[in-house]
Amino acid sequence: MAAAAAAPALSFPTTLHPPLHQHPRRRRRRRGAEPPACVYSERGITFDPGSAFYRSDSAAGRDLAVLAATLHRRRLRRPDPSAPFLCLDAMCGCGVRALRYLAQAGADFVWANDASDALRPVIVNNLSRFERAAAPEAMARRWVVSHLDATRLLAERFLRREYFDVIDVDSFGGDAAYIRAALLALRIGGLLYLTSTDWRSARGYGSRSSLSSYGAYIRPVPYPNEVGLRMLIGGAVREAAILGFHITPLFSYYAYHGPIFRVMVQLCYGKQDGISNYGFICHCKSCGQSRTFGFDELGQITCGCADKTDPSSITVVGPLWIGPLHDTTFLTEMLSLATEWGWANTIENGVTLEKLLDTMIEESDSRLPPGYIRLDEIASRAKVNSPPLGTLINSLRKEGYAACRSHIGANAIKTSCPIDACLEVAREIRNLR
Ligand SMILES: C[S@@+](CC[C@H](N)C(=O)[O-])C[C@H]1O[C@@H](n2cnc3c(N)ncnc32)[C@H](O)[C@@H]1O
Repeated sequence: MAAAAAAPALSFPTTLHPPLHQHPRRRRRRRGAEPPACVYSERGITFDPGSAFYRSDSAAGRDLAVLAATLHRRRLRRPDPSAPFLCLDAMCGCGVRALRYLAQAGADFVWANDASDALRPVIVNNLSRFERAAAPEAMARRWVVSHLDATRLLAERFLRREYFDVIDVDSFGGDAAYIRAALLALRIGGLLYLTSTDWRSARGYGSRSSLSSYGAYIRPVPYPNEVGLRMLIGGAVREAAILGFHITPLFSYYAYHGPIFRVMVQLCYGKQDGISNYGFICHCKSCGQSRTFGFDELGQITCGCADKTDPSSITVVGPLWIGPLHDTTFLTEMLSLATEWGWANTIENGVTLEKLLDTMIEESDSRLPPGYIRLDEIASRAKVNSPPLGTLINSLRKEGYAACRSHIGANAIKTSCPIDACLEVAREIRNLR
């Protein structure tokens, strides 16, 4: 795709999300007859999900991946500029991600893999239909389809020293089992897109499972979905450190449907001194304050509030990622690209990318500590009615604190303001009215 051009729109006939009673697979058909194609569309790219697991709700997560992969491709400075830009969709379902990396992110070559070989006709059909329409004269295929266990495929590519620029792992449940193999098969500087739907571990209802999968002991806190994202990043931090690298989170995205936790991390050269931004979050139920602690403070974890005497009021989770959830510069460039392509203002499956990315950019302020506070908690602790979200954020900013909405908690704020001062600001807002 040309650098400044809009994302290509294809001319396949489009039937958007047919109602269930009209779904082609539900109609009676003659034995042996080919099922009619049920064509879906994402940002102008059409495909047939066939019998694969496909959620149209996850389109925003795929939009973010395409924007990130495109930026990464544009930013690349390789010793060999002719080296192809390679993307792997390690658990591809119907191949929609592979298709979008090929069609929209400008990948030179995509590898679409799914353990289920029953999906082969669906994946091949989607990729070849695109290629025929986009470049009818092309002699060489720009994709390959395989049906291997993802770990085996990743390990094989690593052993052959064939590395990818982008690896997308979108499994059912958690991704922990694939992180190390995926990092091995990734080029240094490459992007790894991880997904987890293991909300029980992420929210602290399966502490032993989060410990065995991600090395983090997670217990319930008032901002469990942010902790889920931090646990996923923390897992990648730990695996990268074991391999002698480090990672930088480019963005973290929680979506309510599913629910789904997604993080895009970049593999960076060399081990960091110790593991920075990897530690513990301590939440005090008594005063509502959260704090972060490094490994060198283990044994000294306590809350500074008056109720120091009650150790049961403190919940400690970790080790996990305690740094910023996103990279501000990268997200700002993603938003510019979404605007350039006309994606920013359109609502797709209930998500407006501009609104989402704006909130994520605000969340990436490095002054903001982990966690968020819900307005009803502020109201109940301050013993006032809930202050309006925007007014509270503006007042906190006027006081010199970082404050913003959270893309994760709808009625919540993230702020660097200590809880006592925040309650005071909420009271002032209510008393002034
Ligand atoms: C959540 S679906 C993928 C959806 C797809 N990425 C999308 O965006 O529509 C997970 C897919 O992973 C495949 N899968 C599960 N375990 C796998 C494994 N170990 N290796 C490769 N594929 C696997 C399943 O067959 C399934 O199609």
